Amino acid sequence: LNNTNLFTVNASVMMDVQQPRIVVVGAGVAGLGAAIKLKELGFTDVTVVEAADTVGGRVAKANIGKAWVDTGAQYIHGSSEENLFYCLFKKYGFLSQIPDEGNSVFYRHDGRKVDTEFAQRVYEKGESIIRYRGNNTGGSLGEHFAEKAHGVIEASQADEKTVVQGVLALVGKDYLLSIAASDLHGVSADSWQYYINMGDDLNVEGFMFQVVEKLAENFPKERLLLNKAVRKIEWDGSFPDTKGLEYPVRVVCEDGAEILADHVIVTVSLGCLKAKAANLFNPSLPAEKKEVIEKLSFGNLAKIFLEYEEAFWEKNVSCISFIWDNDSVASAPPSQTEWLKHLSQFTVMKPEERFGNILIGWCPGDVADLIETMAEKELASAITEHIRMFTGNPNIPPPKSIMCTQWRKNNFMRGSYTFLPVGVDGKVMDVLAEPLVATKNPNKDLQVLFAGEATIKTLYGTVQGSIISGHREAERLAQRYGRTAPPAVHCESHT
Ligand SMILES: Cc1cc2nc3c(=O)[nH]c(=O)nc-3n(C[C@H](O)[C@H](O)[C@H](O)COP(=O)(O)OP(=O)(O)OC[C@H]3O[C@@H](n4cnc5c(N)ncnc54)[C@H](O)[C@@H]3O)c2cc1C
Repeated sequence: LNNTNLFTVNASVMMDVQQPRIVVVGAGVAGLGAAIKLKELGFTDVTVVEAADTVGGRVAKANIGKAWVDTGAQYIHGSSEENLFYCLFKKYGFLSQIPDEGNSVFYRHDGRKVDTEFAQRVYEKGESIIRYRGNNTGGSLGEHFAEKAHGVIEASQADEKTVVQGVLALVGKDYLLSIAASDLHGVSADSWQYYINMGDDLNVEGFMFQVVEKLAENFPKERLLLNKAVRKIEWDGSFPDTKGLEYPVRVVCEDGAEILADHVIVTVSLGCLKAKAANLFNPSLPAEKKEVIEKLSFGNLAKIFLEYEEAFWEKNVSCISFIWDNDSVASAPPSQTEWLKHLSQFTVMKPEERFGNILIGWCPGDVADLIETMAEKELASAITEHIRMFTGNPNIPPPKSIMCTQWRKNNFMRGSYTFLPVGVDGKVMDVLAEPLVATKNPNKDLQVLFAGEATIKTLYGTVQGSIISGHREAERLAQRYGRTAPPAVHCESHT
């Protein structure tokens, strides 16, 4: 061998060692984040396997009226340069297209409008109480909010008490929307103790799916296998390929395809893990991981899109809220007949030139589950009566079209996002994020890794949490193979 040949041989041996075969299960934000980061880190043998016929997962779109709308995530939680998603919006040039927020209007159930300034003042007071970061209190957010809200109601003037109570109840309901839960009494008061607050929310309706589609362009299409559901992940094994090479992991798909791998990054939702983990993994998951999957809650959020021929709201209005008298401030779950009590917020899709006249009605938890089972006609007529009653306008026509999301029914989501029930510490998400430990061949480590919104206690339930969790697992593998990535610290360095 001359020197050149020696170099070639060594280089090819290096390639084998340095190029492990990696499979990413799921092409949601976490899966795409992991796959793109792996590519950036120089891993070339990466395949993404996705059950749906499109990328994005819980960032999804549907066509209603004149435009495509976001049926999943639509807010950047924390609009600052610390937030990777905010940076993506900036990079792809969408930020400048986001319209300004308009005004809110508040109606009582007898059709009277509440003075907006007054309602907003009470609302902000309620928000400051509910945005509470308990540390190891072990209590419920419902208890905390009910107690503090009671103080505010007591301190208000006698003739204002009813409305103050109604507005505070609305704050509780709106908060349930952000948690996707049914009852604040079931939510941990310590939910946000590890959470990173990156700033105010920004409504990016109609752009979130576009950003994720752009993001997906950074990964080769031929390595992204759509319509390919994974049925089984066999790990801690030794599976030979046709060339006799041994792999520790075998990913078996519903269509019978088998993909051998050194590492698999699992990004399926907590809802899917709850429903399917027992059959998905062989050997099965360790007891502590199973326990965490059971303990964490996976909520639901329904978005009901209502398209109207003409707007019945004023041009500058962006949110219409309904206030009930004598409503309970921490909102126990309503009975089947009272579900409309939880349909108290409608946001207006803006601008009208782009979307037409569309409202989004929002429902959390059990009510969202119930709504998913209702026929569109039944839903449209109940909502029309509801809106007529609150606005005091019996002439509001039914919507010309209606569409309701179906996140709980979706076999590959099983709900919307994770929340912490009372008594569960966010640290359990670290356990969910732990890679599985191989026993038969400890040299073949990091066989099964986990990413996704439920694996990140500092940003769960968000798109930025998902992408960061994907990066985290890509970087875990990079470290294993002695590769380093420059730290991304500001917008310009995020991709
Ligand atoms: C209605 C709604 C509103 C939301 N609003 C916001 C918001 O405003 N702001 C925000 O930041 N976040 C919001 N979220 C949360 C956010 O969308 C999620 O946190 C995030 O998109 C989750 O990404 P992920 O990659 O972790 O999981 P997913 O998006 O669930 O990705 C997992 C992927 O795995 C695939 N999969 C599942 N099982 C299999 C299988 N067996 N084989 C192959 N593939 C499989 C799924 O099809 C999916 O594409 C919202 C979510 C919903 C549902």
